[in-house]
Amino acid sequence: MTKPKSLLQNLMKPFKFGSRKGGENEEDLEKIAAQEQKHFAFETLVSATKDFHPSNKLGEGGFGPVYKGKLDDGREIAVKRLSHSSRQGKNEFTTEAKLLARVQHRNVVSLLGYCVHDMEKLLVYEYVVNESLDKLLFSKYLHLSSSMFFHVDSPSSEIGSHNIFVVQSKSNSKAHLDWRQRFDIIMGIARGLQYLHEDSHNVIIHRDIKASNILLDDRWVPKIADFGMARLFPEDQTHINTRVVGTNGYMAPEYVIHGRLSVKADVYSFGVLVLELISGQKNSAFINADYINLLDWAYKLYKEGETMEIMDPTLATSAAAELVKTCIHIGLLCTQGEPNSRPTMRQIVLWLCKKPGHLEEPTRPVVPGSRYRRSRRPRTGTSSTAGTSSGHFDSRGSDSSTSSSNTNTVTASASVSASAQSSTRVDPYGKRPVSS
Ligand SMILES: Nc1ncnc2c1ncn2[C@@H]1O[C@H](COP(=O)(O)OP(=O)(O)OP(=O)(O)O)[C@@H](O)[C@H]1O
Repeated sequence: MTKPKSLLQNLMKPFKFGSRKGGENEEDLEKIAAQEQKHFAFETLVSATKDFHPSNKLGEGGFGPVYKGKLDDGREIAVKRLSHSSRQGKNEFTTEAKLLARVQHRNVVSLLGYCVHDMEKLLVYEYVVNESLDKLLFSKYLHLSSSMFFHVDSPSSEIGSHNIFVVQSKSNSKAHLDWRQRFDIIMGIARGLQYLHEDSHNVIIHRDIKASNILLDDRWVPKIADFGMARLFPEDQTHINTRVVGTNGYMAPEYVIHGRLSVKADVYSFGVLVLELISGQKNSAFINADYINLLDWAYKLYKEGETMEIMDPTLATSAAAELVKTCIHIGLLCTQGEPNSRPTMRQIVLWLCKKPGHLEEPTRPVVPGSRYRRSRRPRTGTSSTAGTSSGHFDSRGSDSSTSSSNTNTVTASASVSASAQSSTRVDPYGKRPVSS
């Protein structure tokens, strides 16, 4: 997307790190909407969503509900409606609008426009038909659209250009993405992140890369979504200290514990996502019989030369063993404790495009908080952190600054830098910490 320089400069201002006033945000948003002719009339969105009818509701995130809609010209849209009670959401909402206004990439969701109407604030996106990856990867049901669910007993169905199978087992069933699809999703996310980190106008750190923020279109092309917590990054700095927001199970240890944010925090989240895609297991909910978390389990099997054992058994017939091993290796390199040891997204894309000759040995992954949990907090089922849900972690071989304060995320929040500490709370339902 080419933008006049003055508009870009205008967009940059609100991203100076520091406090932002709500009034300014609203003015900015209206100004941008007007300048870019991306303004939607409230009535248009009311009509498109059938007055925000509950049957059109796609889900609900930190901002508030998201509705499916159809414009008069036939385009399908997703409308994010800022909830009135969301104080946190207001800033995130404006951040998302401004950041998405400046990026355009095949692997990043397209923002079609905005609407500010009295107290109402809405963002309008392209509707991404297969919705979010978590619904497909972790759900018991194959969710095809807001009005159509395939129950676990359904045999199989064909959608778009790919076959989707509903795999049955006694206790759990889920939609099956074959290996090629999963690999393409890994590649697409890697390309999208490379663009954000290196190839857009500014360095953008997403800060909340996770399965529910990856949308899949009709051809299973992944689109990175939810830029509410993203930050523009000053080019001349390697990291900044900031408040901690993100989702448990995906946040890098140096970020959770010290509030140190760099592009390598996204690389860590990407590594978690790669291991989730290959194993079909959700990191924050994973626990095996030996109380080993997903990342440590993958590392242990890697060291034992049994890497392929972490693979989702449903991939057995479609997997390309060498490529699966390479992806697991990359996932482990990304989740190392020392940010500088993690590869860049550019490096990762190169490895994925062309069989890497030699990949260095990963060190043991670091999972914030898991070491503490095993001895002090047995699983309760309502745990809120990656640590509380991911099992024992022996921090040997990890970054010493990390391991020394590596309790669980709630406790770790108390030891982060002052800036991070003052504004971090953890959502008791295991989603994102909410800044106060
Ligand atoms: N453009 C879109 N097309 C189709 N579905 C969408 C779109 N945007 C969001 N959704 C759906 O709406 C739901 C809510 O999305 P949203 O990004 O607000 O929250 P989330 O990512 O689920 O949670 P959180 O905000 O806590 O990270 C998601 O489950 C997603 O599947």
